[in-house]
Order: sequence, then structure tokens, then C-alpha cells
Amino acid sequence: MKITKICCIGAGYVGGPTMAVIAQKCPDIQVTVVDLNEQRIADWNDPNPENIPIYEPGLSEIVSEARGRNLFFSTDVDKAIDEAQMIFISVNTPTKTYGKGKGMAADLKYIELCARQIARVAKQNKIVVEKSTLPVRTAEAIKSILENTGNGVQFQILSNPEFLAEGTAVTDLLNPDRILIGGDTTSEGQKAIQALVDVYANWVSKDRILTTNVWSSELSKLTANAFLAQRISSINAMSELCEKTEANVSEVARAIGMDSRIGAKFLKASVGFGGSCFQKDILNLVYIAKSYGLNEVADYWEQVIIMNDHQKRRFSNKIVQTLYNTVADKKIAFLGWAFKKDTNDTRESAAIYVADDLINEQAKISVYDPKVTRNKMISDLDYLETRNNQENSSYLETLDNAYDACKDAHAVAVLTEWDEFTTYDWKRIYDSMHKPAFVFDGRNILDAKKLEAIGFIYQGIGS
Ligand SMILES: NC(=O)C1=CN([C@@H]2O[C@H](COP(=O)(O)OP(=O)(O)OC[C@H]3O[C@@H](n4cnc5c(N)ncnc54)[C@H](O)[C@@H]3O)[C@@H](O)[C@H]2O)C=CC1
Ligand SMILES: O=C(O)[C@H]1O[C@H](OP(=O)(O)OP(=O)(O)OC[C@H]2O[C@@H](n3ccc(=O)[nH]c3=O)[C@H](O)[C@@H]2O)[C@H](O)[C@@H](O)[C@@H]1O
Repeated sequence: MKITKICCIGAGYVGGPTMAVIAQKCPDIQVTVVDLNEQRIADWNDPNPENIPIYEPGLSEIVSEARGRNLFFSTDVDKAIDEAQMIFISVNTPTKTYGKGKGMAADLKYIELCARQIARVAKQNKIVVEKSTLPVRTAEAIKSILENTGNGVQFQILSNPEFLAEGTAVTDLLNPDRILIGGDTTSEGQKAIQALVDVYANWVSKDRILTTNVWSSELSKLTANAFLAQRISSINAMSELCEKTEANVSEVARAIGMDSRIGAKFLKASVGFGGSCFQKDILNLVYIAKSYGLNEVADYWEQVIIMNDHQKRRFSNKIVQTLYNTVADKKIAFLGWAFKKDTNDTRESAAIYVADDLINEQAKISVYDPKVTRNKMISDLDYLETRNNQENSSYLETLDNAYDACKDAHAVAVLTEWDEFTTYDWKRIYDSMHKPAFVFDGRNILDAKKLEAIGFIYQGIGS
């Protein structure tokens, strides 16, 4: 079966970039990305491609090439479902905030709504592709909804998890380590798998396209994120031990990373991992293990999250302790608010939790981030419900450049590893600050020796 029309439900950090790349690489396929969020769709359709709602290096160029040719953004979900042969579900699957599994399980209400909408609208056979990250065996629930509430048409359900990382989404999509496609072992299932393989084969070599059964594919996505996050918690655990023993975590990471069995990537000690997925996916994995009575498995993975929470809290505690056990009314400058560089996404960013801790100690936070708006920062703090919007607004100041953010500060805290932070005139920053002037480098990106020569008291992670 040759696919000529694709629909993607969910125009977010995954749906938007993924479909833009499919459209760019497959000019014969019409790709329509739909979303309930009218503002988001309006932003994707903004005549100036620089204003698209997601910041990713290289994305605006791809959108401007394909948009209006074979890439469309729309709020007309029914029409896009009706016309497409293949429908990607790329909606959010956050941690549940209510009811059974609150704080652990994935909230599948948006997924179920999509399945019901597809069932209601579809009048011809469709291939439904799980692009969202889902608990293992979700395809079973989707199949049941589609088959019991639909118009008698045939559905094939594929799992095709996305492995892109934010900040490098475009290069990850153009040159993926692998594409994973899980489907039914029946001949209809195999045909559906082949149809999706053919789409990716337009730019990905066949040896990188892996096909499995649906359950392996669903579980592999959770497993990949758990392994990646585990490496960060492992090196962060060592960072605390390094601080007690005069070992240096960057040296330890380098030494172990040269062992080809361990590998060098994902061994950067930090203020703690953030992002929309690591925490949610591991909590989901923990919940699934518990639901099968596998308590040791659940405890094993939960420790990755416990370590990460500890790492964030440890960073804020260190700032308070170093500043003579009080930060009340002191200005602390934050460089960075995003959960990593090259993205405007702040979900679960360590900066939010560190700011919250320091505001509890009545510090004044002054933030500069090149891509995150003040509204976003305030709404991130409001979401924690520690204090009201007015109080958060009064404690958090935002500046559009780092020099102003650092002026009159007692300390600078680096929360995101934006490249530009390493290029600043740090002497100028030092001169404008209260003395002693402290730098807490939560990303180990600054040159400690250079800063100490200027006069700063520098503290990195794990040294
Ligand atoms: N953000 C990332 O880097 C990655 C995310 N994922 C997974 O991809 C999925 C989506 O994540 P993001 O794109 O980050 O989420 P997002 O929150 O940026 O986007 C999801 C979009 O779906 C829309 N939506 C929700 N229900 C809808 C419905 N019934 N009809 C139409 N639109 C609807 C929302 O309005 C929102 O714009 C999640 O399961 C996530 O775990 C997987 C790999 C990477
Ligand atoms: O499922 C997802 O959402 C995605 O989650 C992560 O991608 P992402 O969260 O976008 O970004 P990462 O590069 O993994 O960084 C996550 C967090 O870990 C931190 N990190 C990363 C690497 C490292 O060595 N140390 C470290 O502290 C980053 O600063 C960031 O806060 C995975 O890397 C993707 O493969 C996956 O598709």
C-alpha cells in the first residue's frame, strides 16, 4: 500500500518537527498536522517561519520549505482523519494528576479521545500509528476502542516511538540511530508495517529501520528513556561522592567513558535532568512494574528519580549554605531556565525547582534565558502551587541580557548550558556584583580557573 496522505494529531514538540521532516523528505505525501489548540496552529501557520511555536535549530527552514506545498497545519481534525490513510497520534501523555495512579501512571485521556474520534470519523480502512510514548499494551486498548465504536472499517495499529531529543530534533530526525516500528504478526499487520517502512525509507537506510512486535516496541521506548536517565543519575550520584573526596566528576566520567562498553555519551554531571519525558516515563515504568506485582523492579527504577530530586535540592542547599546560610533579600542571578540548551521548552526544568527552593528562603531571583519568556517562567512556578502568582511575580525578575541579570547579584547560578554563557565578559559581570561574588555552575560549562583568577568563588558539580 502506497501512502499518499498522512494526518498527525498533536502539533507539539514531537508532532511538529517529525511531520515537517516527513513532508520535506516525502514530497509525494500530503502531511496534515492537526491540534485542538488554535493558538498553536495559528503559530505554526505564522507567515514568518521564525515565529513557529517551537524553537529547534534548523526547523524553521524546513517548515518554510514544505509548508503550503505538502505540509499543512489545521484545527479541522475530522477532515484530516477522514482524508488520511495513515494517522499518527502524537498527543501528550503526561503523568496523571488525579485518581488511581496519581503522580505515577501516564494519563491516557488524550489518547483515548483521539481513538474515539478516529473511530467516529473513519469511513475507510486506516493505519493508526502510536507516536506518543505509551505504557506497554496500550495498543490493545486503542484496538478495542476502534473496533467496538467504529464504523466497521479495519484498523491496523502500529507502534512507532520517537527518539528525538529536543534541541537536536532536526538532526536526530534526519539521521536517526534507528527507526522502530512494531506491528501485528498477521499478514495485514505486516503490510501496515511495510507501508510505514516505505515512508521512512525515503531518507533512512533500511538497516536502521527495525521492526518488532507491538509490545516490544512500546516497551523499548520506556526502556530507552529509563537507561538514558539512569546514566545521568549514576554520574550525578558520583558527583556528590567526588565533592567529598577531591575526585573530579568530569575526570571520572572521561575515564569510564573511554571504556567502549560504557561509552562516553550521557555522562555529564548536572543540576539534574529535566524535560517532559524522563521523569514521566520512568514513573510510568515504575507504575507498570508495580501493577504486575514486580516491586523490586519498581524500586530499582524509582531510585533514578529519587537521585534526580536529590541532585536538584542539593544544588539549592549548596547555594544557601555557601552564602552564609541566608539568601533572604539577596539577588541570585539565574543563567538559563530551559531544561537544556537550544530549546524553549521548560517542562520539568531543574531551574524551576531550584528557584522554588530559593524563593522559599526569600531570595530574589533574576533570570536571563535567551529563548524562554517571563510568562512561561512565572507559569512554571505557579504550577508548583507553592505560592500565588502575585508572590511568584514579585520574587522573580526577568532580564533580556545576562549582564543586567547579574548586576548587584550575590551569586550567579548556571542552570542551562547555553553556549553563549561561556563567551561573556566575566570580568564585567564580576565588577557589577556584590563581593564575595559566587558562581554556582550547575552545568560545569564555565572555566573555573579563569573565573577564580578574576576573583569569583566558583563551585561546579562534582569537584
Ligand atoms: N518532547 C519530546 O522530546 C518527546 C516526546 N515524546 C512523546 O511524544 C508525545 C507528545 O509529546 P510533545 O510533543 O512533547 O507534547 P506537546 O504537549 O508538545 O504536544 C501535544 C499536542 O497534542 C495536542 N492534543 C492533545 N489532545 C488532542 C486531541 N484530542 N486532538 C488534537 N490535539 C490534541 C495538544 O494540544 C498539544 O499541542 C508524548 O507522549 C511524549 O512522551 C517522545 C519523544 C520525544
Ligand atoms: O522521550 C523523550 O522525550 C526524549 O527524551 C530525551 O530527550 P530530551 O529530554 O529532549 O533531552 P536530553 O538530551 O535527553 O536531556 C534530558 C535532560 O538530561 C540532562 N542531561 C543530559 C545528558 C547528560 O549527560 N547530562 C544531563 O544532565 C539534560 O540537560 C536535560 O535536562 C531522550 O534523549 C530522547 O531520546 C527521547 O526521545
